[in-house]
Amino acid sequence: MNAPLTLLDRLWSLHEVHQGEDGTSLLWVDRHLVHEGSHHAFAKLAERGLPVAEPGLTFAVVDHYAPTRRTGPMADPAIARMIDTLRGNATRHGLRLFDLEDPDQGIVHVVGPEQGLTLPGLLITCGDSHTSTHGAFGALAFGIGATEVAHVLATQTIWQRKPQALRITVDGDLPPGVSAKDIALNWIARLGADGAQGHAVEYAGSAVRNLSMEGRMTLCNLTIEGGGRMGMVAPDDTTFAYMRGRPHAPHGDDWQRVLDNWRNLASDADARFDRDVALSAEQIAPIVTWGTSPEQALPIDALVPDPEGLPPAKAQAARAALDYMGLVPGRPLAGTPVDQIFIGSCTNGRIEDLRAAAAVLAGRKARVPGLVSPGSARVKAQAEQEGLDRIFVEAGLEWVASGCSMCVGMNGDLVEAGKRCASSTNRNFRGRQGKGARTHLMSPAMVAAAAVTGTLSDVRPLLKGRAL
Ligand SMILES: CC(C)[C@H](C(=O)O)[C@@H](O)C(=O)O
Ligand code: SF4
Repeated sequence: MNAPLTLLDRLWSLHEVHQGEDGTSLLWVDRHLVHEGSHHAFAKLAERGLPVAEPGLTFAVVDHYAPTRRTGPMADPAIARMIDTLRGNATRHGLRLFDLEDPDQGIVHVVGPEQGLTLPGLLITCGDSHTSTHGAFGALAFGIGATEVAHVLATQTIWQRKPQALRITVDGDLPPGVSAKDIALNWIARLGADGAQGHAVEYAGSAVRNLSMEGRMTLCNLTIEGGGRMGMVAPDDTTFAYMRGRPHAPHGDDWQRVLDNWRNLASDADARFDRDVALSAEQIAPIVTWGTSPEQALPIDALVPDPEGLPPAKAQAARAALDYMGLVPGRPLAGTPVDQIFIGSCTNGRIEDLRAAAAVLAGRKARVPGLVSPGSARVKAQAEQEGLDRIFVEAGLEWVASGCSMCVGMNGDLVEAGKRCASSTNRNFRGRQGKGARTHLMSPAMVAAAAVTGTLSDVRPLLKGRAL
């Protein structure tokens, strides 16, 4: 009898080319995604006169610096230069580039799955921490640093130490108004921002099986914010239905053949995980962050925490975070006025996220300004076909082109110092959305609720009587 295997074991052995004496593995990379930030790696390659080993497996995307207003010349020459550098490198090495005006452009972690570049069983790397997103398809996907990007470009392989396996099982039915974002922030709040350090997280349980691919991507995306190296969900019929017919997905006879292989990509029932965590979906409430780390999150009906009541190790960080965020301990989180909102990013900028926000905003006005940036040009087109753009615009929000935008502000979409932003993104670090900016992370529906009320608010009462 063979020892039972986890999904991680299976994916790892499918890609292991060689094992080093120190226990690290040399892994074959099936897809390598690059964005503007990969310029250091291309420069290293140029220094040594090396070609890209597998240009057909390397895909370049303009996202971090993509202006969200695409008309007229680019205002900032530094931004234009970053994009031009990527263009130059893509042309030099013969890479497929998803450029600004490409109908398939978007955030790298939205484009990969959408194009069928991300497939079950593949190993995917990108010089970007949220590469964990692609694990939602049962792929082995993780972010790598600049030196490693150069290594992958030159060899199409990567040295990695196999992580431990952590299974997070979420059983039960998610209540209305509660989404994958709430599951993720819930476990991160419980285990901590380094809670899953050194681990690959496999998400399991009925609540995960019932999530759409968009929801699973949100979960895997946020894995990194809980310290995990990668996130994954075993592929199933939901995965296959999403994948079918995508431009780079297998077609015809090939499709049938891969399906049989993909169905084996799961953990054995008796597989041993290094750690196991269980959550009950019914007990998860809409959650918002109050601090400057994703672990500093609480249900919307909670009070701003009092650092005095926290364990000493957390109290100091909480005090500093509350000071930065301008929040008073003991006051209700709900009702805190916000200055603006942002809906978008690789965490929650997909069609389903826009639908969830639009369901709250339809026929209502936003009390604060805000930006809605779809995760890709395809998501934008789909949303416009469904009339979601009109709902956002009629509410008073700005509907702009796709890119990382206000998630990180590299393209110039910034939150001003001292301003409070309700955001569907994944990082609330100091200055993340701009120097001195105050970020509250939450689901797209909760961001919409903040827009409608002008404060941090529970979305659930706003959903009463609405078709979801
Ligand atoms: C700029 C980029 C390398 C970075 C990342 O690695 O994640 C960014 O995408 C982020 O979300 O902070
Ligand atoms: S949308 Fe935000 S989190 Fe995602 S890749 Fe861009 S900057 Fe990083």
